Amino acid sequence: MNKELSLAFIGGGNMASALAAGLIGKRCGAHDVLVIDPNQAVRDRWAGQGVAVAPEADSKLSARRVWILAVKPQGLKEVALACKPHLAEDTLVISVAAGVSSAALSGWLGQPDRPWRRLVRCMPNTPALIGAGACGLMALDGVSEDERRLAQQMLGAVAQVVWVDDDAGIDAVTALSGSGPAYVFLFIEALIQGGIRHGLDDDQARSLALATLTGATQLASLSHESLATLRERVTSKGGTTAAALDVFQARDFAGIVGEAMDAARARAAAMAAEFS
Ligand SMILES: NC(=O)C1=CN([C@@H]2O[C@H](COP(=O)(O)OP(=O)(O)OC[C@H]3O[C@@H](n4cnc5c(N)ncnc54)[C@H](O)[C@@H]3O)[C@@H](O)[C@H]2O)C=CC1
Ligand SMILES: O=C(O)[C@@H]1CCC=N1
Repeated sequence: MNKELSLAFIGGGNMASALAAGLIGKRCGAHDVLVIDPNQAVRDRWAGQGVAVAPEADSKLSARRVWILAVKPQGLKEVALACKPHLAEDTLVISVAAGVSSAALSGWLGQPDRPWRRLVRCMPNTPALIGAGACGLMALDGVSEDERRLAQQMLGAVAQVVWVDDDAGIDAVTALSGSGPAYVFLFIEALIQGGIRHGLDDDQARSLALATLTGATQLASLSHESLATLRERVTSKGGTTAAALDVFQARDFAGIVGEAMDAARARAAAMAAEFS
């Protein structure tokens, strides 16, 4: 086994699958990966890819250089306590859980007088499944430069990575890009519904809506112009776009998006209090 890249996913659901899809075959082989999950169907799916599986934490964990904790936030304390006896001195623990603070997690994994400081918090998103994710990372002070590079390379295989300084930064990333794909899917669904209401069929509306989102985001990524300039280029004076944007403006579209992000961030903070 390549110990440098050997991985354990604790929790083999959506987010573990999204991350593994970019890593297996590129950064590590299937045999370098262990998945711990109590759900038999989940284990069977992973085993079918040649990945080692186990229903609960056991001694096989200690040989894995990097652990990715990918269970629901409410189950994380129990999982951390079950995994803790198998920590090796050099285990790098990466948590993808939203709303569980690094302080809580380092306390659960460490000793009363010695919290576990070799810990990275990571906030990815589901487009990582196709190698197009966005991800925030933060590291505690027990993480070496080499380990930061390792985390960057692993997550960089499936996502654009930004580093933030603290848990507040991770909560901000959660409100923007962690939850963000759902906001975008909602917007696309609304575009499709609007298209159908105006007489397009389902396939036409879906194809036009998706191509518009893809084209606009690619243009924004590749262009040197500001987003405001790109928006103005679409908006002829007295034309159709201006009529539509007036409606968005009247309903304070930016305010609604901002309020939604405030709610996501407040929920992350409330979860951190709940799961401490
Ligand atoms: N879904 C998303 O878009 C994102 C999710 N996250 C975070 O990722 C984490 C996982 O979320 P999902 O993958 O969406 O959930 P999921 O429900 O798809 O996966 C969780 C997995 O954990 C397993 N599990 C439950 N108890 C366990 C235990 N004791 N030991 C090992 N495995 C156990 C479940 O069987 C399940 O397969 C959450 O903490 C969430 O906050 C972070 C960013 C984005
Ligand atoms: O909804 C959630 O809590 C998770 C975290 C970010 C995306 N999904």
